Amino acid sequence: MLGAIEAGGTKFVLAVSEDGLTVEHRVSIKTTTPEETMAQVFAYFDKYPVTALGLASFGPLNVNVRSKGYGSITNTPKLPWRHYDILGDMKAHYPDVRFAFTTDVNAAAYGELKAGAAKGVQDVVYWTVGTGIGAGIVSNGKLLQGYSHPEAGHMLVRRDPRDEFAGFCPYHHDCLEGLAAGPAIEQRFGKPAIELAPDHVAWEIEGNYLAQACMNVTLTVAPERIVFGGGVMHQPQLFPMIREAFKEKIADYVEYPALDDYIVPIALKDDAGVIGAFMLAKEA
Ligand SMILES: Nc1ncnc2c1ncn2[C@@H]1O[C@H](COP(=O)(O)OP(=O)(O)OP(=O)(O)O)[C@@H](O)[C@H]1O
Ligand SMILES: [Zn+2]
Repeated sequence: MLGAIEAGGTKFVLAVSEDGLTVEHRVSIKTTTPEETMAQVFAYFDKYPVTALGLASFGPLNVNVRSKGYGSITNTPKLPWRHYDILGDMKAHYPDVRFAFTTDVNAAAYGELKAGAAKGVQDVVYWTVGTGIGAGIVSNGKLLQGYSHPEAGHMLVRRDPRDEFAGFCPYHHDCLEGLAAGPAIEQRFGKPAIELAPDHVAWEIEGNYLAQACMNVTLTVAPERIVFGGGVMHQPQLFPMIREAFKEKIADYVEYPALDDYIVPIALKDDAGVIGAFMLAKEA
């Protein structure tokens, strides 16, 4: 049996599966402190004969197997979790279980690759555009992580000429996340993104930034597909806007797949991370 933990900043999703593609059972618990939350994690997995478990966590994480702090959450603003050795604690409780460990967005990218909008391809970039922006990258069928994991949500973008918002990233102010995550839209226009009409200029500006994000990953990792999920992407009008702005910006400098197949919405919705974690566990 396979287990999955999708450790998010507000909630943990715990799930089990036989084949890795069907979620047999799942619960969602609140993220409070490692003591409280992990006690519930252990209580849950004590009930199932799990042999491999995929642990996909909010970050930043130490994913460098050659380093001393491998398996821990590092510099998170969530203070009780800072420098918490989440993988080490899991291994100590379940010494016979095999573990896969990566970021929540990497797992979602892997889920989409194995069973979602990028099924059948080898190279995908998965973007989530929600309260923050994150990217999971699969290159040649493998998660891209090196000295650390990608944090492409904080890449720098060129400012839209219509945009005077300073940006809300506490580290970089006007990086991609600072200008294009949900809170940026809300702060720029004074109301929640969901309340803005589909023809509001907000979406043109958003489309511009996300097109730049697509251009930058096209030029660096040359994926076969770019998948978008997260709350902000519930606005379907964004997709044609991103495709059009991308085409204009990249100006035929490199070849890329047909745009309607290249920049696409997530298929597995809320299951992407869990299914990705199962599949990574299966291969661990
Ligand atoms: N239908 C919608 N249209 C536009 N924006 C939306 C919509 N639904 C949610 N959002 C925005 O998406 C953001 C929340 O994103 P999401 O639902 O992915 O939650 P999250 O899990 O907190 O995000 P993250 O993955 O970054 O932690 C909020 O800023 C919200 O305003
Ligand atoms: Zn930033």
